[in-house]
Amino acid sequence: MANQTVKCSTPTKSTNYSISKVRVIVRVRPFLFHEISGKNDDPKPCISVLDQEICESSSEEVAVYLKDKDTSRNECYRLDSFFGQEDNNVSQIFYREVSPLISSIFHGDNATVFAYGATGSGKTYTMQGTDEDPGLMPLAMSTILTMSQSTGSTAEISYYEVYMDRCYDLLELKGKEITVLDDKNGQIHLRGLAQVPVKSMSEFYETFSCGIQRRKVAHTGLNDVSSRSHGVLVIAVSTPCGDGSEAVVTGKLNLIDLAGNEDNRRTCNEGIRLLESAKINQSLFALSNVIYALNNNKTRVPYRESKLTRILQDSLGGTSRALMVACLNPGEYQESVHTVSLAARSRHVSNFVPSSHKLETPKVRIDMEAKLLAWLDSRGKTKSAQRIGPFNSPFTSKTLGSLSSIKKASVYPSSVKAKGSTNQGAFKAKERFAPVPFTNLNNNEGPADACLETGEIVAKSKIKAIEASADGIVPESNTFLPGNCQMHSCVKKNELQSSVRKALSPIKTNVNQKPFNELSSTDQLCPALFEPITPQRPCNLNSPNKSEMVGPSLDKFHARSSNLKTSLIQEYIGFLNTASKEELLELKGIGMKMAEYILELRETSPLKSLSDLEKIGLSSKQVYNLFSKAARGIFDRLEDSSPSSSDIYKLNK
Ligand SMILES: Nc1ncnc2c1ncn2[C@@H]1O[C@H](COP(=O)(O)OP(=O)(O)OP(=O)(O)O)[C@@H](O)[C@H]1O
Repeated sequence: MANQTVKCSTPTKSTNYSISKVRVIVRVRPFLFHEISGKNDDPKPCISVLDQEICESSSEEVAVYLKDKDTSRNECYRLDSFFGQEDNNVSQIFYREVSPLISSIFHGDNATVFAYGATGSGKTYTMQGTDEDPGLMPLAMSTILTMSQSTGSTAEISYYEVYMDRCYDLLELKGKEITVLDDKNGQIHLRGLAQVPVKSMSEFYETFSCGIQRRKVAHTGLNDVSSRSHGVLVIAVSTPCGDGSEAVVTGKLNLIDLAGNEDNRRTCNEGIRLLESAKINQSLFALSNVIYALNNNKTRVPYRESKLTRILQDSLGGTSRALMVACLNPGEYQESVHTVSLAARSRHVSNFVPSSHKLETPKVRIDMEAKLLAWLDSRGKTKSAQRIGPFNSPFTSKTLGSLSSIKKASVYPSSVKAKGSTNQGAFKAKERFAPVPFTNLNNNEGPADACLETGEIVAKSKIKAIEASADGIVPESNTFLPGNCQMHSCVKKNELQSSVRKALSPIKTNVNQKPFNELSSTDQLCPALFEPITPQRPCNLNSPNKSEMVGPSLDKFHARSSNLKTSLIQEYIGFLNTASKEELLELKGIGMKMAEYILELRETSPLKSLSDLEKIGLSSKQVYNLFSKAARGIFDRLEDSSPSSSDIYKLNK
């Protein structure tokens, strides 16, 4: 690296930091050689900035537009500034965004600059740069050294990393982690952290490059360039008060190369990498929460939610100013959306969505309970044998648009048209199932289920009912149930409603807790939801193949289970997007903190898939476990509500 003071082009316009406490800007790196080579046309970046007039509300912000070239998906977010792929955008960022922070350091204030983004998006390049294109760290150091000459200030640097929520010195090797202490004035002290005086850029480079090397080797291995820790360079400046005394004021500038956020669906992370990744995502979300709280004047700023935010407590908020640089890879749409949405969330300027994309983003609160009741009621109204219901089962619906259609088709009037709803599955199911009277089960004649014990019959019939639900098939109650069994099934229907409602929308309603004889006549008359479905074909008692004796093949079962799972995931996401905090808390696996995270996350960026929960710092495995717990809750309740064999015996007597 060069030894002389770094020089850059003259700034065009500098930023007024009084507008917001943490500015959030975007920096798009250029395409790299290997990303262009071998391609006929120059690749087009998936990120652009919209014309300024679109952001009518304020000339101080820009609309950042992201478009996926492979699909027609697009998103748009408002942020404070945008730096495109042009050469030298790092020095532009420095002069417009960082240098206004530096003068305050000489007056004893603190400031922080973060580079945030996915792995490979250019964070390290932005902060460290190269010999030819110095990054924000050397540019800041150089400016501070230059200014110190006229103010008589002295500068010291520290360099540490936060890895897996622990702090380690990178300038001096120590056996243990650095302890974080805060004094009664709210100042943070890192006990034992080395502070190295720096008088020239050569001293800076010499000291700093050792630290860089240590960080690189510590957790990534020499062949792996991805940063697994947050690297923090602190430049502390002590300036004489100028009153003739020896008193000095000290301010510090934190320059942070954050670890890359990772989408664990797309990585092969496992073991320690997965754990690291979860910790990284968690701390980035905590940081975003702090910035959000500061920018929105919240009374409580959650500094203590991660080691990094705790350390930065005296440099974020109060009189401190900060800048978040969201770094983007121009060829990665999904990754960029993830980064920009979290950055926009921190800034708390809501995402605005072009009309073409509106269906994918839930805009209104969906009444889950009403939706489920509507679905159950629709089923109840179906009378004819093996008839295909005039609605799409919510367990097969794929989009919120199609969920609206359920309301329309059942009891809730709606002007929203069903998108892509189809009864194809139901037709297929109809072909597969031949009606066989339920009474055969009790007579031990004919159907496959007759070979089973009553308890097994009920359990199996439940599975089949769910399978049939997934295909949209509605069995005719009279065909399958003896008369008095209908009454029982009516209770079962209400119990099921209760189970599903409790699992997904834990608002308690009285009707579900009433005994059967206290139910309204409408409730009592409702047909069975849970009556057994007619088996696929009559049981061949002599068949050596047991699977033939028990109905649909394992493959079909798996296929339908998979449909059911997809639908449940959609229901679950819809619920997370709309439930109140209290409702969320009643879901298995969700505690107070997570409920709050979910509420904050969905405020600016509603969940579209389970993996969006990774934005709150969960690993993909944790997300899946969370969903599984909620799903299991449903089946536990179904189990509780299944009739015992003695119930069936009594009912049939
Ligand atoms: N402005 C730029 N000009 C040229 N190359 C760039 C520029 N910005 C980034 N790059 C290159 O892009 C690649 C990825 O950048 P970098 O290593 O900074 O990413 P990162 O976000 O720090 O990744 P990680 O989180 O994995 O550490 C590097 O090869 C870097 O040299």
